[in-house]
Amino acid sequence: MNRLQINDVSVIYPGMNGGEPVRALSDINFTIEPGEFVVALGASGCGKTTLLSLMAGFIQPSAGYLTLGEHDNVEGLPRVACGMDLNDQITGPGQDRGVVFQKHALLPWLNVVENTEFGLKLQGVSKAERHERAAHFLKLVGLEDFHQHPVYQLSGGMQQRVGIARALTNDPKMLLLDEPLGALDALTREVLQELLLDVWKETQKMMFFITHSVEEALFMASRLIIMSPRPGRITHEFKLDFNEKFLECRDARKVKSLPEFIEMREKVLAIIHGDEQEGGMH
Ligand SMILES: Nc1ncnc2c1ncn2[C@@H]1O[C@H](COP(=O)(O)OP(=O)(O)OP(=O)(O)O)[C@@H](O)[C@H]1O
Repeated sequence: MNRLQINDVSVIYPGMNGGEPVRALSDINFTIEPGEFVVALGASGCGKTTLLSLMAGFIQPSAGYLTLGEHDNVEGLPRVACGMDLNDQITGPGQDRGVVFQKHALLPWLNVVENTEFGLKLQGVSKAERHERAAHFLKLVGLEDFHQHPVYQLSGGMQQRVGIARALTNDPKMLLLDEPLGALDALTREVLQELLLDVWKETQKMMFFITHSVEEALFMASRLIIMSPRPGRITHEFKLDFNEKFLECRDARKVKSLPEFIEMREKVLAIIHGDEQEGGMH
């Protein structure tokens, strides 16, 4: 089973306009286990997007390294001794990681199915296979009746469903989601939270999901990490099962009003507000 491992990773951005360099992440050690839904929460500027960009391979760490593969990185042993292939190391973007952003970046002149299969077309996948894979994932996100719709005619929530289907068509090992629901109205956001949990359950993908909403984080996560700024680091981790509770009872309001949910929400809010008062907010 695949896992993502982050080993002693730091990121320092060069200072802008002659300013001081920014230590965006400091000494991060972290593993995403097979099938985990990890949610990152934290004050603005604590390095959430930087962490996601490393996993996506959009940027490279200033120190340390990341791997995505089937073997454990045993501390102190060279990677080959752990059975790791050099190919396990993340050195750039790859088809084994699907990314979904807040802004869906769909191509407005293409319809739903063309957008969904666009990446496969670039890879030279045959038309029949492209259609089959796109149709499978469009059904999974509830868009089976919208294949031929121009994407610019769709609501924000439906466009984001296309973005999720598109990210899944390569059958990636993991999905990286940077505030994917942040621009949606409250009702649509709740519908898509449930949809994403269904996609997770159905596909068993590893998920890394960034949000600013404490309630969303608690509802979605099987593991919640809370990050603090200056320098960006992981300060708290919680194993949660509210997502499993929802998948059992299908009643999100019930889960979100459980006493243990409310208690956890207050605890997490206190941690984050503590960071903000220390000057973590930008
Ligand atoms: N390309 C860059 N060049 C210089 N500094 C950067 C760059 N990208 C991010 N930073 C800085 O690195 C720190 C971490 O930024 P990052 O965007 O990862 O945080 P974040 O937690 O995702 O923030 P937000 O919640 O506001 O999106 C911030 O201080 C930010 O200003």
